[in-house]
Amino acid sequence: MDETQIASLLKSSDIFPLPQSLKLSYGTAGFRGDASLLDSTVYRVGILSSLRSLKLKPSTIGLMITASHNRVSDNGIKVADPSGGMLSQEWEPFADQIANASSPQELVALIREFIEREEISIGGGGDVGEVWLGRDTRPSGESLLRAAEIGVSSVSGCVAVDKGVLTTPQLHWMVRAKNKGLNATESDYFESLSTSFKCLIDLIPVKKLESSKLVLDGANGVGGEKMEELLRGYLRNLDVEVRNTGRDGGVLNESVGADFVQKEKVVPLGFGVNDVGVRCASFDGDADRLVYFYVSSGDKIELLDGDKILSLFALFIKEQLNTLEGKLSRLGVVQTAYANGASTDYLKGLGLDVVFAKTGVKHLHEKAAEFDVGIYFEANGHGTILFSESFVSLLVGKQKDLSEGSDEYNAVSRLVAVSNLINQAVGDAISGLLLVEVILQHMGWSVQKWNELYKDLPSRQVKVEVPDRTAVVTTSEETEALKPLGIQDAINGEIKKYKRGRAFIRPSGTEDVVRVYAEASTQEDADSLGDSVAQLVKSFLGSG
Ligand SMILES: CC(=O)N[C@H]1[C@@H](OP(=O)(O)O)O[C@H](CO)[C@@H](O)[C@@H]1O
Ligand SMILES: [Mg+2]
Repeated sequence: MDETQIASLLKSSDIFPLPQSLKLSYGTAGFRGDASLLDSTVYRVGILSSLRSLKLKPSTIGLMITASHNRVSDNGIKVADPSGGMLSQEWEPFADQIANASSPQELVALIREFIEREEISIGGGGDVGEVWLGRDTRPSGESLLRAAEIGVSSVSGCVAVDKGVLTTPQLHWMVRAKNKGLNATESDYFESLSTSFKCLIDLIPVKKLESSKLVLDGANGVGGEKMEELLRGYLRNLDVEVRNTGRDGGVLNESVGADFVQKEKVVPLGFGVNDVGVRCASFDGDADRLVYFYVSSGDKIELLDGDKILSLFALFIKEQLNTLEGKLSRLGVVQTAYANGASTDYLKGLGLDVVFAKTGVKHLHEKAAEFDVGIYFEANGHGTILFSESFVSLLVGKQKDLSEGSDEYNAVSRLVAVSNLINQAVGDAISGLLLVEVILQHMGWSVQKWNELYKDLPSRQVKVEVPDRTAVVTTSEETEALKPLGIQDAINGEIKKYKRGRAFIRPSGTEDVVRVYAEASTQEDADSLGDSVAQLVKSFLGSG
């Protein structure tokens, strides 16, 4: 790193001092916090993205400004690697270090040490690093994006490209496509999704169901807007009514959206008794999560969460794979400790290979990539289906040899179309919704019929505010607490009191809370187990 580069970094970092008492961690899904405190963080992650692009050159890195399901006054930033997946976990400690550096001098020293260790060469002449920036609809997004641009371009030879307002999965998709040398604009994304969706519709053998309207809750965020764009420009015949678009004064994620619906299990704003029985879906604030529901009565809903979506996808994929001659592939599904116990029983009953990962899609993605076809979902609705490149090539080769219209040809064509429809980079509410819709039509199922695949065990989630959530340390599966000492024995004591009782605690990686999950054979029991474990958290850690 030469003197001019050092001077440039010192100068730009002076504009973005670290707010006092801010302690940041890259967490489950990037840095998050109150938007007014994040300029320096975003600027520094801009620098990191440039270094990542230089390290892996020639490659484009993505940088998304969003705080997903968090409140509107929060914001955050996460990095997409050239594959379109999450930033390699090996770089997270460096992200934490630079985000917390207390002075420009410390920041430069850390960068200097890191680029030497990683053997990154800066300033080779010409523009060699490229970072694509996207943001959700949060009002703070635009100024934070400017800070990110300054960070990116303060590394010599790197350019920032503002891609505007996007869903998180759109940016990941575009980054992946760009690095594969494919067309990578937003309209290419819409084109790819709509073409493969239409192909799957055409492959439905017998139309068993009159397609009925779907009502979508857009969480007053970017997802509703983009869904409308897709419907207007590419899928005119798809009957979807979008509510909570953010245009009618509604607030992002406030009593709306996938996180609210999944955690509270009540109707989002804008939905009610007139919608009883109608198929409805909710996106989260940056449209990487999808859940379905229908109103049963009053404000009560029947929730079809990520586990149910996973089960539907697994059934459909398995049906296609079974139609192929010979055993060509390994199909696996990945869940977390938050998966409803009934869903795991159901998936195992289908004879599927079920594996568990830690919370956070980066962990699930990694495990799913070990299969030829790996389906992963968090209960909250974040998930996708990964197809290995070799399996897709095998399918494409097979398609050429088979006679058009045969059962096997159709099954192969469906699998190829799914691999194009479903986002291979990251969970994507829009592409997930399209796949659910097509599978329901293929099966001839209503949302109620789909819901009957299995009955969820009653569960309860509680957030507990404590003075220091890092005092909770769990095992790698996150199902047992190692610290504070004694708390796990106390939790086990509570669990024992309930039929089919299961409960665990872990510190959230996106909010300043300890999360409690409880499951039991009745709702009263799940609530009571959740409450007593929350009480234990308070008595061991104190109230926040
Ligand atoms: C219980 C739960 O829903 N946790 C969510 C939440 O993480 P926490 O670390 O639990 O705050 O946000 C993550 C990012 O969206 C998501 O991956 C994860 O599943
Ligand atoms: Mg999200």
